[in-house]
Amino acid sequence: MTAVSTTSTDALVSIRGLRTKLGDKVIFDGVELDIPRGSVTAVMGPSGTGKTTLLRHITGQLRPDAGSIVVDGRELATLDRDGLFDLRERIGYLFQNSALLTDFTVFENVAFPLRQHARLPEELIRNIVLPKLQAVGLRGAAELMPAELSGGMARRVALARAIVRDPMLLIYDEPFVGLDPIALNQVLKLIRTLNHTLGLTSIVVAHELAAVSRVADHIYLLAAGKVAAHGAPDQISRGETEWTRQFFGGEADGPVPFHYPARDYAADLGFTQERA
Ligand SMILES: Nc1ncnc2c1ncn2[C@@H]1O[C@H](COP(=O)(O)OP(=O)(O)OP(=O)(O)O)[C@@H](O)[C@H]1O
Repeated sequence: MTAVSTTSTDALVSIRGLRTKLGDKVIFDGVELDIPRGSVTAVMGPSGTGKTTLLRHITGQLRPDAGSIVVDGRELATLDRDGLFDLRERIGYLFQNSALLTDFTVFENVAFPLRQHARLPEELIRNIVLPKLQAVGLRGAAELMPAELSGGMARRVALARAIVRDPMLLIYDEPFVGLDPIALNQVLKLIRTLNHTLGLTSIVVAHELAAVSRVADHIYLLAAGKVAAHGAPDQISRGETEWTRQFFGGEADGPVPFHYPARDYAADLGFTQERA
């Protein structure tokens, strides 16, 4: 019997030696990261550290300068346009603004991705959409318009839409922003339940450690172009490095300086002659 490597099958996304420069700025300088299948993995980090850029790499929208990005066993650099299109079709997204179509009912918003790609019989669309609405607790709201929904309900409709085509990977970009505690609890519960019951793999980009700790199996903290820390929420929030202490302790100063780089203060105030 041939030995089978488990590395590629355990990780849905595997990133090695990722290097990316945007303009003059080095965003990634050797990032190594694995998103295990079936897990909820959170990506955190100071603003501007490259979380959105990382998502753009994983979805094949941005090619790195160096390094390897393997998604579901395929090296993205080897995929042509059709291959990348197929990959994106298997990824669901949930954005913080929910981005519902205001002139469509809840049902039609969730059905939208199905109608975009094929002419399916109405009965089939109903049989796909209603269970998704049921899963997020909003089957009874199918005929409401987005303007009639609370922020939390809108987020749940967006979630039903994100899973309507049974994605292999679900990406949540800032899913907790602007939710009241009840809606937040509902969304947190849903992320975990859906991940488990639908056999999904989820990536959550968020800043709220308390919320993230309740849904994530693992956290990656990105900082200064690298993975500054990685581990289970309780492990990482103990803050054993300078980065984790500043980020999770909410300290104003640390590796991320409070002051944006500036010229000499006294010179700026006109007290001294600035040296060339
Ligand atoms: N096309 C581009 N050209 C040059 N710099 C860019 C470009 N796109 C993004 N950047 C820079 O790359 C850095 C990373 O941006 P990114 O949006 O990935 O950060 P982020 O961690 O998602 O930030 P936030 O938490 O604020 O959303 C930022 O400093 C941004 O200004």
